[in-house]
Amino acid sequence: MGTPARRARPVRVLVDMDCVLADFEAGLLRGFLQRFPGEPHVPLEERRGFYAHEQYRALRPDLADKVTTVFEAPGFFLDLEPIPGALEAMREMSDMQDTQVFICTSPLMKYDHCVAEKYRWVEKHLGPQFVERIIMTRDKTVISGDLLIDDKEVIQGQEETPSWEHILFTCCHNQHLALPPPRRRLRSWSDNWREIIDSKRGALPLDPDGLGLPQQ
Ligand SMILES: O=c1ccn([C@@H]2O[C@H](COP(=O)(O)O)[C@@H](O)[C@H]2O)c(=O)[nH]1
Ligand SMILES: [Mg+2]
Repeated sequence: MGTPARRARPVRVLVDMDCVLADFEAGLLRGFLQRFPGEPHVPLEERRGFYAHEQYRALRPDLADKVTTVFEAPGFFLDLEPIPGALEAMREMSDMQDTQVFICTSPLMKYDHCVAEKYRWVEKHLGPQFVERIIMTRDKTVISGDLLIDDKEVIQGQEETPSWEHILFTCCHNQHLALPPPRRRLRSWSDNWREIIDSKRGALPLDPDGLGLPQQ
């Protein structure tokens, strides 16, 4: 009898919500134009930098508070449109063998509406099985995973060496950035997310309690 074959542990993928699953930027601009018609705004193709309110502040100082009232308002997070292809990708990913999918999202500090609405958004668009997969944290570095798909260009926190590789999801505010190698991008949900997940399979240590694959 030979040594029993061992199975590698699943790849764990953490998927951000705002600008990756839910179209925060389009919702913010739509809400701003509705609420403050006639005020100057930042078209999506001119967005630069993660925090929209900082760019609005640079446009005119009082606009920072105005744009903030838009994403703090009730209904803002619940009414966001899904990013094209995101829901289909999440369903396919969670059905993939040896793959664990979690939604990893940061709540606003003013969390009154945001937290419950993020849960409701996931239930509405992805169903209750994905609600079980929500991780809400202000510090993603302490969450363990192999991949974090996220539109924020720099993700920092208490853990200096997070376990995941950050895949930058392209969004209007980060599309102009040149990533230093070996950093990787996912340009949209039509891009090669399956290959990125597969690239992590060979690199995984074997599960120490791995079940022997059935002997031939
Ligand atoms: O201008 C902005 C844009 C976004 N936010 C908030 O930041 C987090 C982003 O969450 P991720 O999980 O990193 O996508 C979210 O709470 C946004 O509402 C902001 O405060 N200002
Ligand atoms: Mg995001």
